[in-house]
Amino acid sequence: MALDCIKTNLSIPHHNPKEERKDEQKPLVFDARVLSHQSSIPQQFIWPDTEKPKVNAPELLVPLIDLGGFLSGDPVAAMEASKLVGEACQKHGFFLVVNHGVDEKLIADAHRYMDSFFELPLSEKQKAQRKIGEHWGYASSFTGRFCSKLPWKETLSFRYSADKNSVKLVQDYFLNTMGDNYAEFGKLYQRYCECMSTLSLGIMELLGISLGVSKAHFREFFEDNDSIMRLNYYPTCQKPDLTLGTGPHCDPTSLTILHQDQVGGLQVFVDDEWRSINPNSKAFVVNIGDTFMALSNGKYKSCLHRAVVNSVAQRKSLAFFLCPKSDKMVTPPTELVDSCNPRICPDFTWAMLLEFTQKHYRADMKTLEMFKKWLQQTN
Ligand SMILES: C=C1C[C@]23C[C@H]1CC[C@H]2[C@]1(C)CCC[C@@](C)(C(=O)O)[C@H]1[C@@H]3C(=O)O
Ligand SMILES: O=C(O)CCC(=O)C(=O)O
Ligand SMILES: [Fe+2]
Repeated sequence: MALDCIKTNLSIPHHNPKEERKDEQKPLVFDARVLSHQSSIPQQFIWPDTEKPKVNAPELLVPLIDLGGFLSGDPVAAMEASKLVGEACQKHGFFLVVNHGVDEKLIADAHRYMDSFFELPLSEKQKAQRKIGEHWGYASSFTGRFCSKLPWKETLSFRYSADKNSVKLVQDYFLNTMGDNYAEFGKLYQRYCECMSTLSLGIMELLGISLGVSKAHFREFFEDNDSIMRLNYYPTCQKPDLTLGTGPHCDPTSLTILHQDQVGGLQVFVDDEWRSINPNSKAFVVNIGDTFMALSNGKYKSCLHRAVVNSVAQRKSLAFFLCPKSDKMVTPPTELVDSCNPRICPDFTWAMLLEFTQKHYRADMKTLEMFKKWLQQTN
């Protein structure tokens, strides 16, 4: 299986059977302060030739979808925005939104707090250390989780729930893992996640309209979302053409709302080519993930993307991964299924797909395909 090195009892073939197993290797520590300056990098970070990045991919110019009119209730603006969203999602599964209603200062603060988190000494960040088998926490690369094709990044991930019984989940996470000094961090990211959840529900309305399903259908489905927020830090690397910050993948989640800093490094695969999405502080990059691809019965594409690193400037991004409440059945609306459009995927729950990506398969560009095989084998 593609969860490089993690033992599994599945009989789906491993992507690269020659990869060494974790227990046959020396433990590796990803210490950005040291590794950033080294002219040679440990082999675990060197990606195979077929996946090595082109650091300066040509820029892809994408139209900015203006949400201003739609968010203020203008039905004509809603139709226009939904048409653009639909076209982008049929073609490659991603688009940029501006006038999204999220306060600029909140976004700037979310970046500032992220900067100060990753600047903390390792021992402080490790208060939130992600434990094996857990989905949340601080991870310094994924040295304990995978043993090859390691990503050149540190991440802090935490859970957000829109359920009315979990109104302070993010706030409590920071207090409980990092301590009282981080109360402001918790409050800030609680607010940021709430805004991301609200924006996602608006985009779900546009997706519903564009798919010819009611405007309320997907909004209601995600109203009690149980999502993931992730802060990504990509240190500089002296060999940026050998490694990747995040390898080529489709997000297994439903919809991703990303805000990148001014450095650049996000690339999407469009028309058989990797293209750069240049930073725009006023825009969020939105992409469809595998779960929404299944919900749209394949009408909308899960977007293939990756993040490259560079030798000059460290980079950071904020990613909100919208996910359904974990036990909700992921099934497309009846309008999207008929004899010409048979089901692309059997019913599943987000809990099942999350388990698959955390325990059995390292998410990549084939996650949905491999998950379907796994579902068939386990049922
Ligand atoms: C459910 C998730 C798994 C990952 C984080 C979220 C959504 C995207 C996934 C990921 C980023 C896809 C690329 C590989 C991965 C291992 C990573 O590089 O971080 C994935 C995340 C993960 O499994 O932690
Ligand atoms: O940092 C980026 O630009 C992309 C990150 C990403 O794709 C992810 O975390 O899933
Ligand atoms: Fe992603």
